[in-house]
Amino acid sequence: MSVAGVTPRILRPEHPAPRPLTGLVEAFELEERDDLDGVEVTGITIDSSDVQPGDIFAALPGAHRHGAEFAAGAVERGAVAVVTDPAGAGVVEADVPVIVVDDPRAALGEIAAWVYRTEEQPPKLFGITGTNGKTSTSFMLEGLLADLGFVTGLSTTAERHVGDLVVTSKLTTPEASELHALLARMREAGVRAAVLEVSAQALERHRVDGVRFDVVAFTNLSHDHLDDYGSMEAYFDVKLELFTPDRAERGVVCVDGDWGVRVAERSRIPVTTLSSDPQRQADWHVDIWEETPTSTSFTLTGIDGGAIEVQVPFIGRHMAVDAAIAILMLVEAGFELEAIAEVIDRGMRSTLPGRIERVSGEEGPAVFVDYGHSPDAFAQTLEALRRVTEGRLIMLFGADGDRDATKRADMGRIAAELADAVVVTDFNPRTEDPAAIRAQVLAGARAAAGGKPVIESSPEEAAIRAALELAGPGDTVLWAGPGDADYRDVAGVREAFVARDEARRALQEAGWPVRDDLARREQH
Ligand SMILES: CC(=O)N[C@H]1[C@@H](OP(=O)(O)OP(=O)(O)OC[C@H]2O[C@@H](n3ccc(=O)[nH]c3=O)[C@H](O)[C@@H]2O)O[C@H](CO)[C@@H](O)[C@@H]1O[C@H](C)C(=O)N[C@@H](C)C(=O)N[C@H](CCC(=O)O)C(=O)O
Ligand SMILES: Nc1ncnc2c1ncn2[C@@H]1O[C@H](COP(=O)(O)OP(=O)(O)OP(=O)(O)O)[C@@H](O)[C@H]1O
Repeated sequence: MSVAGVTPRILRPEHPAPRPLTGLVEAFELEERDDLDGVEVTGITIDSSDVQPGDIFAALPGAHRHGAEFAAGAVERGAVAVVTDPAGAGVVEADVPVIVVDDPRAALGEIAAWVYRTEEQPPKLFGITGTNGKTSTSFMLEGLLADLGFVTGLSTTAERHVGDLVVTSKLTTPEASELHALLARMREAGVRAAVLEVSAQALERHRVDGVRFDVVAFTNLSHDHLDDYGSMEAYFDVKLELFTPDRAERGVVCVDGDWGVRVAERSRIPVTTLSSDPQRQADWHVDIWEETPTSTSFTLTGIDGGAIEVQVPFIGRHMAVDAAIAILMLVEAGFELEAIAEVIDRGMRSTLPGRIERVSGEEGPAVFVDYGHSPDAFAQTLEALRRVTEGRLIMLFGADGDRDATKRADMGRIAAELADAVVVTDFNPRTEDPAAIRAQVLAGARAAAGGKPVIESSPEEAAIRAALELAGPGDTVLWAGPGDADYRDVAGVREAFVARDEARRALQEAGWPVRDDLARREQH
């Protein structure tokens, strides 16, 4: 089933300048150019359903299928050439030139950069990696860049921005063909500074190849994605790759955790470090002096004496750290601290879709929807909310299916340890049995609950109502997982579902006011 509004849009340049395919073959010393004469290329994609006339269709081997199976369909849609590997070449049935490379995924970034000429007039590029905080840091950095006068671009798990244009994202980091198309679109729109989230999968799967960042940052590393990497060590190694001269000029590293210390030690580019722990050695320290239900204030002090006072319009130490990382990325990019302080004094932008986002009104229980879906994200958010909650803290969440199952019991444990009551529900079960996922989470929660209520409730519509039944004025309900997502994936099918809308409905049914100024995501 396909649901209107759920399918994300892919942004491409509106006026791509054609390039002769012979030029590609020459540039990359690929193969004979005889039958390529006269073929003009205006785009490239790895997805047959995304092909536009004039595209190269890059037919990649995948986990399930070989893209070459879809080459005929791609050509029907207007693809003028196919790039594939030797296995794919044997499968492609299409009357267009076929260019064979050993590892087309590894070549995709450079080829896409050539097609879209993204090396010409690139924006100042900022890249952010880490388990948690990439989206939050990216939005804060984009906001500061815009306040500093730049037309900005953004690529995150939640949204991609080209100036004022906003579309929802599919992957955290787009595939290389899509990323270079996005950068080309940004160039057309006059974007002079762009912030990109860089996932571990992106580094491992060549999605940011052909891109060199001016400044990169590392937020933190904690338990997630072990289904992909097997061990924290392997997960770390993939992230570290961003801190190499081919990928970036310089970096900012949060050394609050030991993984950050290791990034700083092993980085092959110059890095600046920061910490919110006074005991840790770092170039900059974050000293938090006020936490309110709507903001966090801190001083960022450098060992050379520089200092800046910041009020972040978000709750929690983790948000202060994310803001500090964004500020230091600007410093590393050459901005004066005074200029940054000036825009911060005018008030930081408060757009952060689905990250610790309050949906409730002034009275009644406070209800927040958050994107956190790992044990450390839960811990950070619960600790932050505890500090601004007078009454009880109620945690509603589920663990996602077809993703790292080893974190589920730990998510349950952290929730039961740090909240006063826990409601376990579903969260994108995908192809797994939701009841079996809940049982794994519940086992962790019940083992740690020590008499606190632990309730199982499915589906999410019932669960948010069950959580609200436990809550009154002065209490806080945290619904972690869905964040700003506009769908849920049940039995491998995406259906429209917006948690914050459901939470608002449940609040209203219970007779409580809702916040009515929630930012609506604009689809252009
Ligand atoms: C594990 C993984 O990364 N899988 C990605 C991979 O899928 P796959 O190898 O299974 O592809 P496949 O279905 O076998 O198809 C093979 C090829 O045929 C093409 N094809 C397929 C069908 C068709 O009709 N036409 C067509 O052209 C596909 O585009 C693909 O190139 O290639 C697909 C096309 O780009 C991706 O959408 C897909 O990401 C999936 C959706 C995914 O969920 N990835 C996650 C793990 C991910 O990358 N997450 C990170 C970070 C998340 C975080 O930080 O929390 C991210 O950056 O998003
Ligand atoms: N610096 C931080 N340290 C730990 N947890 C954080 C930090 N910043 C945010 N979080 C938590 O992690 C959740 C996810 O935040 P965010 O979306 O910014 O991270 P992300 O790295 O983009 O996640 P993903 O890779 O899944 O897209 C937040 O909702 C919050 O619960």
